[in-house]
Amino acid sequence: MQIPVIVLSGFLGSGKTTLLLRMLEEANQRGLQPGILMNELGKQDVDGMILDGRGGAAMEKLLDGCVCCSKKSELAGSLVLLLRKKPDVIVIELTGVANPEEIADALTEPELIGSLALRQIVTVLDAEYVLDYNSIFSSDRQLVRTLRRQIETADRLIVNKTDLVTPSLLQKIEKTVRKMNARAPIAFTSHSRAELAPLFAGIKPQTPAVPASSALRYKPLQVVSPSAISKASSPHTAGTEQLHEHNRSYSRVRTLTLPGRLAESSSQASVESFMRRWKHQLLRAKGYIVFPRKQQTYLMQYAGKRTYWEPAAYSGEPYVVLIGIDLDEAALADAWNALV
Ligand SMILES: Nc1nc2c(ncn2[C@@H]2O[C@H](COP(=O)(O)OP(=O)(O)OP(=O)(O)O)[C@@H](O)[C@H]2O)c(=O)[nH]1
Repeated sequence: MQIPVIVLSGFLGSGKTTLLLRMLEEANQRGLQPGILMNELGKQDVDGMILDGRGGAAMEKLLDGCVCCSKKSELAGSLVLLLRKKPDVIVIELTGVANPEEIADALTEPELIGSLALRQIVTVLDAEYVLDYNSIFSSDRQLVRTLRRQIETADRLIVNKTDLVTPSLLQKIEKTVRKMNARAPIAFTSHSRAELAPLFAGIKPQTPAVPASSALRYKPLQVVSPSAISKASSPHTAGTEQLHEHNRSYSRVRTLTLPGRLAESSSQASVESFMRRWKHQLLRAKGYIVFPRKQQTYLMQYAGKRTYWEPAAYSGEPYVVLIGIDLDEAALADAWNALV
């Protein structure tokens, strides 16, 4: 029996976790028991906490690295653990800098190939920034290439955050994305409100999942067969050279974890001003922040140069994870310490 796997890819902050939450609701309505594999670049697991608070899905977490590179060897083990929990479908949420084709490759490892069938790679795009990636990251060719591969290898594309852009920009995005991927259906969404039925169609509770051969009907890009693994030219296979290049690109993406309990004098405005000040280095920031005067913990998310706040029930030690390319960690920590 092969369990279908849905891979969620997309740049940092594009709306993957928001989509995952919707997928959990959909799975719940269909009586399906989902298994989630979360991969986060930071040591702290903000997305996992958000999910923990919203549903009882079986979950495995791979923190502090990307399953494409430093955590690749742990991916199979985590999936095996997840399989023991007998999910009807597995959703893997990748880090924003992961190349999904590497996951397709990893699913073909001997301990997994008979148990899992790649069903779809879904890539979520941030409508506000997707056309700017080439210029924003011009100094990091490998990151630009990874972001391009996220689009090219997707079976389904979701252009999210449409509420933040004009209809004419959406047309431009569609034209550009179509040149990179002519096959995947494109959905335009706000807050990842996508039609999810096609993702779950045919998946039944406790019944044999779609075998690899018919899964191909859903996904134009195929699970790599063992014989294809050796062919570096396969679209889903990363040859040693490609992997090496990706590793180099990943190594420039850094995370920094800082305390989230702020000083009396600090406010949401001071945090937002910190984010503005460091916007050229920061790709993303998230974490739990406590303002002593408010006696309330907030989930803070900085994505696409915007800062979002919402009250949170988190009761652990507050912290913030900063993610960026070539972070000046000492300078950032110093500046943050002024708020703590
Ligand atoms: N305005 C707006 N905000 C959105 C939309 N979708 C998601 N967000 C917000 O954007 C932030 C990032 O969304 P996530 O779903 O966490 O993004 P992600 O891709 O999982 O982020 P990473 O885990 O860092 O890769 C959150 O604060 C969301 O509430 C949208 O369509 N419009």
